[in-house]
Amino acid sequence: MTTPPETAVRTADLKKTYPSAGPRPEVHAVRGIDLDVPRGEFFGLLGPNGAGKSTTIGMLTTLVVPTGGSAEVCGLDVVRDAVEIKRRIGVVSQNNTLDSDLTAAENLEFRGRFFGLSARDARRRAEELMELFGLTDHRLGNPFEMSGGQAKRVMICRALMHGPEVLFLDEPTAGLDPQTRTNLWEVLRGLQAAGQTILLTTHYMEEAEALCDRVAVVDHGAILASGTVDELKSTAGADTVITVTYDAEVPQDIHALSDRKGISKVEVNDGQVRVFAAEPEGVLGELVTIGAAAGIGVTDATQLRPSLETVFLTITGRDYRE
Ligand SMILES: Nc1ncnc2c1ncn2[C@@H]1O[C@H](COP(=O)(O)OP(=O)(O)OP(=O)(O)O)[C@@H](O)[C@H]1O
Repeated sequence: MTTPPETAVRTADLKKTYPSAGPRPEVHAVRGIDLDVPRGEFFGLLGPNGAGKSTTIGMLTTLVVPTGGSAEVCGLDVVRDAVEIKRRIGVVSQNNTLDSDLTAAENLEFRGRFFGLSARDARRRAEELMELFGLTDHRLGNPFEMSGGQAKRVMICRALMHGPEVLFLDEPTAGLDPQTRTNLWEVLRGLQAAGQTILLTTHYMEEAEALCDRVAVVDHGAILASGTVDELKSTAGADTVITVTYDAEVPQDIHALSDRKGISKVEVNDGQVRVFAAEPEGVLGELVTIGAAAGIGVTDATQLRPSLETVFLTITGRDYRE
C-alpha cells in the first residue's frame, strides 16, 4: 500500500479478531474495513455500542495489533512504524487517563517534556492551550475533581501538546450533558478550522451530523455506508420512515400501501409496520385509519425525517440502538 502524502489515514481490509478465552468464543470485532481520510478532514466512525469503533481506533493508534489487512497513518504502517506513529498522533481515549497526582497544567507540561519540549516551551504551550480551551482558571485543579467536560478538555489539550498531525478521539462526548457536549463541539470545530485532521468515533448520530465532513457507518465490525451526511441521506436514507405499532396483528390492507406513489417500501413485523416514503404526507393518518377499520388500535407511532437514523434503518432494517 502506497499512501499519498495528503492522506492522513488509510486502511485496506483491516481486521481484528480477539482470540477465544475460556468459554468465550473468538470475537470478530473488525471484519475488513477500508478507510481513506485526507489531511484536514473531520472524519467520523459512527455506530452502536460494540460495532468495533474502539477496536478500529485502537489499531490506528497502534494500541491494538491487527489480525488482517493493513493500516497506514501519516503514510506509516501501524505495525512496523508504531513508534514513529505515536510521535505524530494525539489520542483521547474514552476514560479519564489523566494523572491524578498532577495538576491539569502539570499533566500537559509532563506530556510536552515527554515529547522533547524544553520546560519553558512546555509551560508556554500548556498555557496557550489552556487559554484556548477556557481552562486557565482550572490550571491548578486536580483532573479528577473537575467536571467530565473540563477533564475531557484537559485530555484534548494534553493530546495536542506536541502538535500531532492527526487527532484521534474515542467517543469524546459520551456521558456528557447536552450543553457540555455542544460546548465541546465548538472546541472541536475550532481545531478543524485551524487545520487539524480529526478522526472521531461516536454513537451519537447528531454528533456525527454536526461535526463530520464524512462519516462511515459501522455495525458488527463492517462499514455499511460512507460519505458526507448529505450523500448518505440522498442514497441510503432519503425516505421518511413511519413506524406504527398496533395492539394486534397488522391488518392485511396495509400491504396495498406499497403500490402507492411516493412509498418505496412497507415492512411488516408482528404487530409493527414500517413505511419508507419519499412523500410521507397523510401516511401516518392512513395507518391509523386502516387499523381502526379493522378494529385495531395504535399503541405507538413515530415518524423520522431523512437523517442518519433513517440511513441506518434503511441499510440494516432495524432501529439504531444508542
Ligand atoms: N480486548 C478484547 N477482547 C475480546 N473482545 C473484545 C475486546 N475488546 C473489544 N471486544 C469485543 O469486540 C467487539 C467490538 O468492540 P469495540 O469496543 O471495538 O466496539 P465499539 O463500537 O467501540 O463499542 P463501545 O462504544 O461500546 O466501546 C465487541 O463485541 C467487544 O465485546
